[in-house]
Amino acid sequence: MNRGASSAVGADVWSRTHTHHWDDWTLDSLVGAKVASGATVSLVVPARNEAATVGDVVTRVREALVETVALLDEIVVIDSDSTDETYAVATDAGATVHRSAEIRPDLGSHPGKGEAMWKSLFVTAGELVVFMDADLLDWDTHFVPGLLGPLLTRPEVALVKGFYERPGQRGSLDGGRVTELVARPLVALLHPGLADLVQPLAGEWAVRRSLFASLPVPTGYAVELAALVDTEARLGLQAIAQVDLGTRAHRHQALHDLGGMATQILAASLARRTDADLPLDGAVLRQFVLPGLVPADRVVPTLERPPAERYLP
Ligand SMILES: O=c1ccn([C@@H]2O[C@H](COP(=O)(O)OP(=O)(O)O)[C@@H](O)[C@H]2O)c(=O)[nH]1
Ligand SMILES: O=C(O)[C@@H](COP(=O)(O)O)O[C@H]1O[C@H](CO)[C@@H](O)[C@H](O)[C@H]1O
Repeated sequence: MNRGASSAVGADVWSRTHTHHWDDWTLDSLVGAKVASGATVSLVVPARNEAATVGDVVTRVREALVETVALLDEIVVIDSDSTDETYAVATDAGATVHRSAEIRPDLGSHPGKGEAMWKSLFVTAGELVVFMDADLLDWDTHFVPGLLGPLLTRPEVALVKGFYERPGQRGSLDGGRVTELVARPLVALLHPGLADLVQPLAGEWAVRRSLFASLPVPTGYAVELAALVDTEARLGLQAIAQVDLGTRAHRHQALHDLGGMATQILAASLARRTDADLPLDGAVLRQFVLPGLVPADRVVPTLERPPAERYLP
């Protein structure tokens, strides 16, 4: 097990001192650390049209980490404007399910993954919050204790990213198109301290509630990169760790849809590092579709929610 320095850590040593493997801890030792610390833990699954997979995710985690051992105190699915049976499937699997738009309606409602995760803070209670995507195909329940390991054993760590091999059509790192073509270049140019994060966009991550509630949150797909950038700026690299979770496969979006994701990630990154005059609410992304390479404008929300703590008791 790595034992990182508690003082500020430079990017040159960060990977060596802040990279773990999920089996660095036994499940029993983590349950013991949780009990000793008195910490409570929420698993949040943002889900939009994931009826095909959300039931498997919830059922397996519930059986392993709520019923067999008490590592999790709650499993909450945030139904993010689904038009399929996500709500019913997640409920039948044993999750507490909330529709994003119905959480704190006084604060309005916006589309997006980050919006769902921001809203989750109003309907969860855990001091530690674990996020997992709902579209997982190749994964296992050890993802959750793996992500909690650094938070339960290293007081200086406040945000933990999972990483994994991402089997795709052409080999183990053939996943993560936006990671390889957008996030890593942005890190190289604007956020070099984060260069040793293997999966900066991973949807499997964990965070201390107090930190996440203090951060502005992009309502779309930039939520993951923004949290890393803001945490490094606020607390330094010593507050960030990463855990090798093995292998993860998920449902892949169409390339044009990832164009919207990339736009959101670029907007959030540039807003944090440049004085570029960026659109606050949304950008118009012009793509060209077949047949005929006809222009098709996609309105990409770039709105950010202010820190949730402003609205929490
Ligand atoms: O508006 C949205 C878009 C996505 N998601 C969820 O966020 C996770 C990651 O989204 P997606 O699978 O679309 O991204 P990818 O994994 O393809 O990068 C999944 O559980 C989605 O159901 C969501 O809750 N609201
Ligand atoms: O890594 C990526 O480039 C994107 C898209 O992955 P694929 O190219 O469809 O394997 O997926 C990541 O970004 C999403 C938004 O932050 C996260 O929700 C995913 O978990 C993450 O894998």
